[in-house]
Amino acid sequence: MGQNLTRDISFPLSSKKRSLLFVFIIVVGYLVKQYVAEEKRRKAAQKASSVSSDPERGRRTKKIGVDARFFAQVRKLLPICIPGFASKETVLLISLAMVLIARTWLDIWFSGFNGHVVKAIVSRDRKTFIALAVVEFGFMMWPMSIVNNSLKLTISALSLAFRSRLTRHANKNYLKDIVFYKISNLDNRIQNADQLLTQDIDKFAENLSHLYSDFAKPLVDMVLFAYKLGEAIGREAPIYMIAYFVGSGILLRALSPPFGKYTAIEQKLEGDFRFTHSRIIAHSEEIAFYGGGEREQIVVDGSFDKIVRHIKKIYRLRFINGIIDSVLVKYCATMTAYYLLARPVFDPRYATEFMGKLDADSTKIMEDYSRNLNLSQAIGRLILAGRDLTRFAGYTARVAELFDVLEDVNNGRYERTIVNKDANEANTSKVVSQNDLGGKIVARDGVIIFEKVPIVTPSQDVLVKELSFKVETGMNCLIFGPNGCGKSSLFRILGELWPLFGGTVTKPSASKLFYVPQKPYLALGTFRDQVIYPDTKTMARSKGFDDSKLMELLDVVQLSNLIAREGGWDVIRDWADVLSGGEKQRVAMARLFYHRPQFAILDECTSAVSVDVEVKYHEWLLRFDGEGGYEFRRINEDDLATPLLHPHNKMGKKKFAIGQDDDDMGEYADNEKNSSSGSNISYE
Ligand SMILES: Nc1ncnc2c1ncn2[C@@H]1O[C@H](COP(=O)(O)OP(=O)(O)OP(=O)(O)O)[C@@H](O)[C@H]1O
Repeated sequence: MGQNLTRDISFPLSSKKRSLLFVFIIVVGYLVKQYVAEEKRRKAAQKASSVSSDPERGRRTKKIGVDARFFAQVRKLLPICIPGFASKETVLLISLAMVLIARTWLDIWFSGFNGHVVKAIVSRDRKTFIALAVVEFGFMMWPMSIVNNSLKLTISALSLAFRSRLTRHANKNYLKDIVFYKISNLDNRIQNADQLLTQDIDKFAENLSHLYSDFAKPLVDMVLFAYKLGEAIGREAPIYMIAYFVGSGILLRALSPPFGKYTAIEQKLEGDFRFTHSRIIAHSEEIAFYGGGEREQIVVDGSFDKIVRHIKKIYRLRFINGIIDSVLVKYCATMTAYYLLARPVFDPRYATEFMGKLDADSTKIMEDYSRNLNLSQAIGRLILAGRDLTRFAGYTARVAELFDVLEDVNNGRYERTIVNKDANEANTSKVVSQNDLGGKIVARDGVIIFEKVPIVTPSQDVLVKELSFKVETGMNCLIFGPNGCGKSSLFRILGELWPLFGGTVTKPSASKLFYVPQKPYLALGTFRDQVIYPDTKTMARSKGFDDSKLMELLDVVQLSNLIAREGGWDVIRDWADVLSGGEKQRVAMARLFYHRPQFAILDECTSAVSVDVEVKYHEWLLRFDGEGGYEFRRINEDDLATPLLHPHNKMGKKKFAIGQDDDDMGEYADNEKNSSSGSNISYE
């Protein structure tokens, strides 16, 4: 009988089946052809973009996939997610492993249980059926339900724990010193750091937590099922299954499009889209005045269209890829499983103690059958998890790049693409490291000295070859020159925002210099927080500034009415919206008086205040000609007569580096009083 059946499973093909097989081969051939065409299109598009006007042209497009680079990135990120053995994450991982084992144990129980239920039905044994289907199942549904939901809970908790670790680590490094400034102004490897710090880290953490269970569960299943199954259908049968899956896994990987890279591109496009919206929020008033809604819609829709086009392409590829995946992993695997299970039954040479014997227990056959299917499902899941790994590689590449750039910038290493003026030439990538920085900073109180300092922009444009001047406390100095000549750049070098490429800068420590910009920054928080920024309330108190002392500062800048108007010192508002341009600048002045620095750098900081500059308060002049030349000297009577230095001339932007002494505040107050009677004040 066995011999006859052996012949039965040699699957002789009828002509109808042969035609079906023929159609199947044609369909598979068509799908593979589609793949190849898509790949060709992708490569052609990549080639075209390398000579386009894209500022990123020429940047090395790094391959993103499950390769050595990916594993190196994961090795770097994992210690941040799991900082040590004695951590919350380890406890969660161990709990997850335990829940997964419990789940596999329940699966094994269930496959055996199912066999018993079927046997009870087939043998019309009502008593056993009730005992199983009502009593035993009624009891076991509780652990099954609890284990399933514990699995979900532990994975979510793990994802949140990873996210917290990564986010806190990134926030710390991003907001350390002025890394956040350097990342967007000096280094240009990362665009939209906000997207990376929020969305990408979240996605990476979520995928990582799932990946663990996606791999661990099938592995546990495989070990347990393969062992039990080996007993039933022969030791080599599970090995055949595993060999089949390894083979199909390798084939799948070779056929699969670069989904890792597509995921990284998708995230970048999402970041660009988000940026178009943040800009509208940040500049809503200006856009509204210009009536620029429709124009902005073109930009926003354009950015969104790019996402849609990209996602559609991914869906198309996933569809084709999914068909090949299911055929190879799911259905062919099931066929292999059927064959291996049937083999001992149909061919006595493979009969085991449980299967193949004529008197074998049918419940046992049922149990082993489900186990075999479970094994094939487990290995199938493992291969599909391997495919998800390519998507995970996309998130890993983005998060790893963020952390690399944060580390580099913290170590004083910047990388920047220098746009080639010739549109046909690729842009070059320039790396600036600490070794390129020949400049020296010397800390000394009461003086600012520039000795042969070149003013170089982050794009490596030299604005002034060598600048030398000296300003001491109390020596008010006006900096003057055409737009774009490098006045603000000088302040950026003084404030250590930009690197010092040469010469020596002697200056007090950063906390003794205070920069007052044209558009003052207003922080989230109370009105008090605005005046004492970046100090906290406790720090202000320790410096002797209680609310009445702060009120004195507001009196000086004529803002004391604001406290009553806005409802007190502790009201939290979006101050950037609530205050007028002039009020914001007055707040910035109050902030300056609160900090009492040795030097104040005033960058057209009173342009919106209803008073004007009086040059006579400045004795010194640093004047740039806009072509790399400059002069530094005392202001004379003739200068005051020139139209350029006339207080009402707004053509050349004017900035002041002034030494502040204790009387300055009183002087400001006096001048403010004067301003109401029509005369000018010392600050612009
Ligand atoms: N982050 C940056 N990266 C590259 N180049 C920059 C950067 N910031 C400024 N520059 C360039 O440096 C040059 C000098 O800019 P800077 O802001 O110092 O001008 P400025 O003299 O203060 O002009 P204005 O009077 O218009 O304010 C400009 O050509 C500008 O394009």
